[in-house]
Amino acid sequence: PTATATTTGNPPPDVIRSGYAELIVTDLAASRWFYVDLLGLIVTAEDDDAIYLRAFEEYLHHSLVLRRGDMPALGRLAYRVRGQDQVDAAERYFRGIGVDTRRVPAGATRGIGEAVRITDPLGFPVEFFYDAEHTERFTQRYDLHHGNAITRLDHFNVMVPDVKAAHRYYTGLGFGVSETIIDDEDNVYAAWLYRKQTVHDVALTGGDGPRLHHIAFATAERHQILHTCDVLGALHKEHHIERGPGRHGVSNAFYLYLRDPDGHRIEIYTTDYYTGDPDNPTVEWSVDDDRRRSFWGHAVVPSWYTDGSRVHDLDGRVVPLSAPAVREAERTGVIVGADGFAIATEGDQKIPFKLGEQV
Ligand SMILES: O=S(=O)(O)c1ccc(O)c(O)c1
Ligand SMILES: [Fe+2]
Repeated sequence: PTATATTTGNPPPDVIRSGYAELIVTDLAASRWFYVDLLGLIVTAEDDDAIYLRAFEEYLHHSLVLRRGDMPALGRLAYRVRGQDQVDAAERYFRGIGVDTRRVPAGATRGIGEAVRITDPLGFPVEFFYDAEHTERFTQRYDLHHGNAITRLDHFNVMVPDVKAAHRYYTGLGFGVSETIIDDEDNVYAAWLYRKQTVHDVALTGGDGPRLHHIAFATAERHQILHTCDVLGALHKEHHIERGPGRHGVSNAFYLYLRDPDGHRIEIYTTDYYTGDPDNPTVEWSVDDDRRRSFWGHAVVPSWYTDGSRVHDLDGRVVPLSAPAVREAERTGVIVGADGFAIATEGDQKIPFKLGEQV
């Protein structure tokens, strides 16, 4: 549904930002090593079934929940709204566009107050919350910062078969559009949408969906991303690095993609840009521009296009997938291959040392 306040009379909830995600993981100890020992996230609370994590700038109870389960999946994406009254607004808005809502009591998720949950029109389990337990903000606890200090959760990236429909849904929720990847046949391959004043809180990646593409955390500086790569090499755990480090075309951010022990994709991301003025222009990239995904023209490793995490509905059942009409990685001329190699051409001459094209 693409309803907006004008068609249902109920305005959308006032979303501030992406708030937290819950990932279902099959080995809590292995995940604890990845997110705490390697990435340095802070444990706010933990029990036999779940670990509640936050990053150094965050004072809410958590921005990531790892919950033990039988198969890897996205348990929930949660957006923080501007007040508890906006949780009620979410309930009215979604009921007004024919989406079932489920109100959960404070403590349904440890550290989070009363909230409203939906399976959104794209098939994703989504929660809208405001009240949350405050905890110590470790911004200046340099005695605890590692070389790769992660400052905060930055965004969700979701795989959807119909990017245009997803784009309409999120703009209907009042999200701005910072960047898109399009072609000259009116296909939209990807879009980046925001409520906080940076490039995105959610990004849409065309592909079989609903699936989670990644959860992204931000660091303050590039050297913290490079330190994570060096630590993974030193530990001989370099297989956790999937793509990058590098510079994105879209968003201009410096990035690294990791795969956690269950294969969930985690991006570490820094230095995108401000989008807070009302007339912030949308940047449109051609799908044929080899700098869109990597500003340096690096190909995109095939798994980055093909792999994603399945999602649960509100009762923990895996949501079935549907396929898109066209996949970016299958377009002719799109560069797909291991990072650093690509089918590069100078005019009509292929540059031999760029291998690329592994698909
Ligand atoms: O690879 S892209 O430049 O399209 C890109 C830009 C921003 C992101 O957060 C991302 O995951 C991917
Ligand atoms: Fe991202």
